[in-house]
Amino acid sequence: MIPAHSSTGTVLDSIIEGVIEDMGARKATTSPSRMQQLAAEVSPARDAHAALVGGRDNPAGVGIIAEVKRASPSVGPLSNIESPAELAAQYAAGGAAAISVLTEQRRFNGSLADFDAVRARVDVPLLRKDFTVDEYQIYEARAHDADIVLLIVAALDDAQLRDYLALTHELGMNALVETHTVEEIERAAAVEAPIVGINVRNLKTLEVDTSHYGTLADQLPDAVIRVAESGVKEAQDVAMYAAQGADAVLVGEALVRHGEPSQAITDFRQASRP
Ligand SMILES: O=C(O)c1ccccc1NCC(=O)[C@H](O)[C@H](O)COP(=O)(O)O
Repeated sequence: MIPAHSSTGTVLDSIIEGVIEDMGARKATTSPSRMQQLAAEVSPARDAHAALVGGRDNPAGVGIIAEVKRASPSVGPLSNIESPAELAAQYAAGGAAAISVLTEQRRFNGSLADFDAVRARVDVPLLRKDFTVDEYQIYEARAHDADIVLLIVAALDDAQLRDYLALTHELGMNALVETHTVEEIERAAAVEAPIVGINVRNLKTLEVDTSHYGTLADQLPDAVIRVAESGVKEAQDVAMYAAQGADAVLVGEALVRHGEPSQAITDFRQASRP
């Protein structure tokens, strides 16, 4: 793995540089037009919006988006996940509303092969978790039968955000539009993103502050599905995000390090009940 901090720019900048380089190699193997054809051949996406909506009032607790995360720039290797499919099956058994699979290779040690293995095993909505900076990745996600893509507002200009969200919807998928600041929430609102996350991890500094969700949540438009992302260590953290109005909570490290991820998800949901 490449060290977290590049000599120039932010961590996010350096991750994106690698993403663009790796995507160039994939485009050389599967052209953009071929990828569009492949995306059109896949059966319709699962309804992630329905799976996540109303989590804040759900008597069974908030939706958990459980992440298959092998490594991270902030921590390095997290868990020797021998079978992403088996881990995902445990997530689904615990009642995960959706599953996120990291496909970025250089910093997260993820892959589309991990994604495919999970897809073959579970039928819950799947998030292809990567750093989307090109429409090719959106077609590619659909071609691999993804239901959700990640659009990080900080990584996109306004035109890209609008166009990539529209393309995601055209392909029948949903987007998790990720924000970290008031300005980014305003940009997500301007394109009428239906699912908006607040990541409490600052992707430019890697600082994690779980109080950040509560600080910004009031700025989210009423109608959106609200996702609190990152920083969960225990059930109390999920309960806190739920009390602050989150419909869903995205959890990575705490689940991949947990000996019984299925039970952990059950406990997280129970702790968050209204
Ligand atoms: O996790 C990181 O270190 C990281 C660094 C730079 C960009 C993105 C990063 N992670 C993506 C995520 O935000 C998390 O995988 C996700 O929200 C789950 O977070 P956690 O539960 O804290 O593992």
